[in-house]
Amino acid sequence: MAQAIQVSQLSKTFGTRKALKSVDLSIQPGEMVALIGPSGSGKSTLLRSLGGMNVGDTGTVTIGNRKVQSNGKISSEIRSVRRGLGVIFQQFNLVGRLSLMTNVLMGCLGRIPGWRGTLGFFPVDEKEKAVAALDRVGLSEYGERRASTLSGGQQQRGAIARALLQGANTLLADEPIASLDPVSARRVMELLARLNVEEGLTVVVSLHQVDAAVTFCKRVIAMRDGAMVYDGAPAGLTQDILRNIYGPEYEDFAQVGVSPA
Ligand SMILES: Nc1ncnc2c1ncn2[C@@H]1O[C@H](COP(=O)(O)OP(=O)(O)OP(=O)(O)O)[C@@H](O)[C@H]1O
Repeated sequence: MAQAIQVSQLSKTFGTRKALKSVDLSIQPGEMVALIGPSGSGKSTLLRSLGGMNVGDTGTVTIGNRKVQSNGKISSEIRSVRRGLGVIFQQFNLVGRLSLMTNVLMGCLGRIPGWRGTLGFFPVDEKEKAVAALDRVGLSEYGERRASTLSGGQQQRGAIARALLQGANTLLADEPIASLDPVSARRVMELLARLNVEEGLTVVVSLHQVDAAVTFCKRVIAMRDGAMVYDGAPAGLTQDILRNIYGPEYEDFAQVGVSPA
């Protein structure tokens, strides 16, 4: 079977700063992988590179059996790759002035003529799927609400519902819980974990919270200075390894409070 995600020798330099140094990475379909590491270690650059939102200087990224980028060029297959990719950011995931339902329905824009979506004419079967997706993320009651009136956690779950409607089989989540209170953060992580287990979605999530990575992901990859310095089970993240990743004051970085209740 093709790997869900394959990264070979990916490097990226911003000015004089090496954000990624010859990163090699394979992720199998159905894995849930956390990317951890201190600020500036390259987590976002790597995650964005997976979706082709960042172009490396050298190296390749492949998703399924399609190229995302190769040696500094985005592939011509990127549009079809993106149809299978749901991307969740820390903020700004939804269009605030539109209803949550319309935001979720935007997930089907790749399947229907653009003018229909632009004018709000979504097919009935897509509306039914959107209702089901909102139910799946626990937001059935909120479909008519303007997105801007929802809490941060609800907006994140709305963005996940949009990815479900899109039919994404891979979710890339860049610090999705960084702006959330502990309870909302836990809900979002539980949802990602549930979709991973129950629907087989491949999930790659960058996190500042080590304990969220350890609690919800079976595989943790740690970055430091643009290189992968740990790749394995959470149980292998000893205090020494964490100190090596985050430096002597790592306890200050390892925020707590998103473990299951
Ligand atoms: N667009 C950019 N222009 C210039 N430098 C950048 C850019 N994006 C990232 N960098 C630099 O590349 C390095 C890696 O940044 P990146 O955002 O990937 O780290 P990160 O681990 O995600 O950090 P954080 O946890 O703070 O988001 C940093 O030194 C950062 O300043």
